[in-house]
Amino acid sequence: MSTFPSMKEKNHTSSVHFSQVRGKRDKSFNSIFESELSKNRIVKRTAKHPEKTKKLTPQDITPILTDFIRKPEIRNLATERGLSAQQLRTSFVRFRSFCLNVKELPVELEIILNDILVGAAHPDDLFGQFMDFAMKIYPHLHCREELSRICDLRDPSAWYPQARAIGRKIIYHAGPTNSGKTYHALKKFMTANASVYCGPLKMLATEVFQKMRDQNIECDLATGDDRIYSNPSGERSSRLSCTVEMAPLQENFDVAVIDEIQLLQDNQRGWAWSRALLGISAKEVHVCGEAAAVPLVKNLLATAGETVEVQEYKRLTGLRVEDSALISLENVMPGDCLVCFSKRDLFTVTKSLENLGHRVAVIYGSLPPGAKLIQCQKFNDENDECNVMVATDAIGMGLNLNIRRIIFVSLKKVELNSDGKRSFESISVSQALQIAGRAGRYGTQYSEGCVTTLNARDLNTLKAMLSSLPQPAEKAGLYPTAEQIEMFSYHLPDSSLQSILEIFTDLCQMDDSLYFMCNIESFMYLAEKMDSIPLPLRARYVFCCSPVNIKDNIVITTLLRMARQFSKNKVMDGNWLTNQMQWPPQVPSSISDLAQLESLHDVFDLYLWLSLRFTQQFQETDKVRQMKTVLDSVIVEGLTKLSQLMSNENDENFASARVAQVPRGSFAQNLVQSGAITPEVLDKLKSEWAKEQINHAKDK
Ligand SMILES: Nc1ncnc2c1ncn2[C@@H]1O[C@H](COP(=O)(O)OP(=O)(O)OP(=O)(O)O)[C@@H](O)[C@H]1O
Ligand SMILES: [Mg+2]
Repeated sequence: MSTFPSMKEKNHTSSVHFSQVRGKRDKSFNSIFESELSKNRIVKRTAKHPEKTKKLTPQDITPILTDFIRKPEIRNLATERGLSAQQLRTSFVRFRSFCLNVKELPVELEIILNDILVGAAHPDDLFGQFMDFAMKIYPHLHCREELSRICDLRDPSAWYPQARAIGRKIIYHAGPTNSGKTYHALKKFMTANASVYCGPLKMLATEVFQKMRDQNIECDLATGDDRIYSNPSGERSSRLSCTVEMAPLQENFDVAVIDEIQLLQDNQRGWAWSRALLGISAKEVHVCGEAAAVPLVKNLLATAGETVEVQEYKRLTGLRVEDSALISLENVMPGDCLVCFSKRDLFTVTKSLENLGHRVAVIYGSLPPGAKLIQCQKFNDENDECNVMVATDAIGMGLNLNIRRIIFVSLKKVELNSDGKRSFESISVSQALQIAGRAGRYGTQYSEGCVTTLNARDLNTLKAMLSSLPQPAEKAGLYPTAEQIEMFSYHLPDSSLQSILEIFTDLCQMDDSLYFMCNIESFMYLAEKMDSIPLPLRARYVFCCSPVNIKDNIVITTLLRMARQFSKNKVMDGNWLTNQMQWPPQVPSSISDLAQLESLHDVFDLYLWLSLRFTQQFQETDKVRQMKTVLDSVIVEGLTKLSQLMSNENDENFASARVAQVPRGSFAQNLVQSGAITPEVLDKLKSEWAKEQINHAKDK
């Protein structure tokens, strides 16, 4: 588990004053300690004769401290007192620096050092002083047991007594994509008296909500930034479609559906599935997902004394891997969906297809849901000219699209390593299966789905992937709750939220065979950014949980402004919001303009997300929703002329901030190295450039 040493250092360096901590020594512990280590030793404490102390030089102190820290007994005792190896190192470095640099050593410390120097005491006798110092850096050591109890995450099933009291029946709909899992679970959802659907995406929650509306079945919608009641009076109806993070655990249902359950192993969001799975209060819980997650779900629920009934499904339509790769974009046909793993590949392929005369629908992760929906509708509409789609893996989950053939432009995805470098990694079997599963959806015009790759060299790899089973799900994600953080803060009133979370993740205990702690990087980043804004803890926690992309400067800057306004108890209305941005939006004329509009959209989503949590300060939700609709249409207009946007894009911006302007050959290599485009797309571009040059020569 990470100990976030660098942040710890930054937080605490300046606040340590040795003289302040002398009074807080743990006498009983030290007396035991001293009696242990002082056995068989004559201690002639200079303390009785303070006049005998001499002014100590660094040459006197350094060997004593070196002796002290080298001793295994010291390390063992520090561990017993709760210091991790990293904390011990940090504490010692600072203790040493303090002893060597302070103008005047505290009297007691000076006496002990003097005693050690003259052989009247042992280096071990420094332990008490050292621990006092360490405890000032790591205040949680004072109340370690209490804190350990709060962050004991070994039995999450016990956190939900309401769900435990029901005696739930759990049905797992297991099977490959397009096998009718969600369909069957939704049938139960529709016919139950009170039910909830928990989906992985806003789009899927909205699709279910819309389906119910179309059939005149009462249903509400709850996503992170939206709440729609089907009852005009604003009263809750007995049916709710929501994103999994919004699953209401305090309500009782007859039926709950938790879709795409295998995502409980997701690094960022897995906690939301774990929470819903263990905590939803429903007589019948229908979970849908890959068969690979069945053993984990069974093991998790066994800790709650619950058993799982598994219903297995088979694909409803055939899925055939073609014998040859597409080779050239000229071979693209209606009903094809080209899947890329970067936005830049997506734009490059789209431009090439538009140049070939295709009308293209595009879907990628950061595209606002409204715009995504319009792109899906255009593509699904048999009468629309747009019959080719280019998408990132954002289409990989549960969506029903009229796709005949999936073409993988590449099988590699850019991953950010822990050292911040980018590298190309193969996509997982599960991702390949999910994406391929979008072809030939049951109920569409295509009774069979086809899959292939753009490049011949990828085809065998794809075949191997699609004939494998996804890796079994190993562990489910967990995340500290607001209540746990609040209780921590009660014990550590002077600590920043960041430190509280560091200590929490450091101390928390969980069953490692079933659970892992979800990534808290985004939370920590925001906590650091908000450190200087005076906010109550609960509000600070909420702001830090905001679903924002921490790499998006526009969104982060606005979030901080919002937090500052909030801290001054100021209301933020639509005008305030538009003053923070360029409004009204202009139709984009380059890819960077388009990206800016997407950021504005995220800002609106952020406002609406906060409005559900702080109703007083964020009141103008209707106005913001209207502005979002305006923005959606401007973004969609931009998408219709992607090729033009790409042509207008400054190469430097488009490639990456890190790529300097260089001649074409090395520029292309740089694009690949920086992860801007994949080698596969570079190959295609090269052959296109070659063709262009031949044509150009012919024209001449
Ligand atoms: N028995 C059925 N009758 C009519 N339509 C069905 C039936 N079963 C499934 N479908 C339709 O087939 C499509 C695929 O089904 P569904 O979405 O339930 O698959 P899934 O197994 O959940 O796939 P994924 O893993 O991709 O989420 C949907 O449009 C669904 O409405
Ligand atoms: Mg499904």
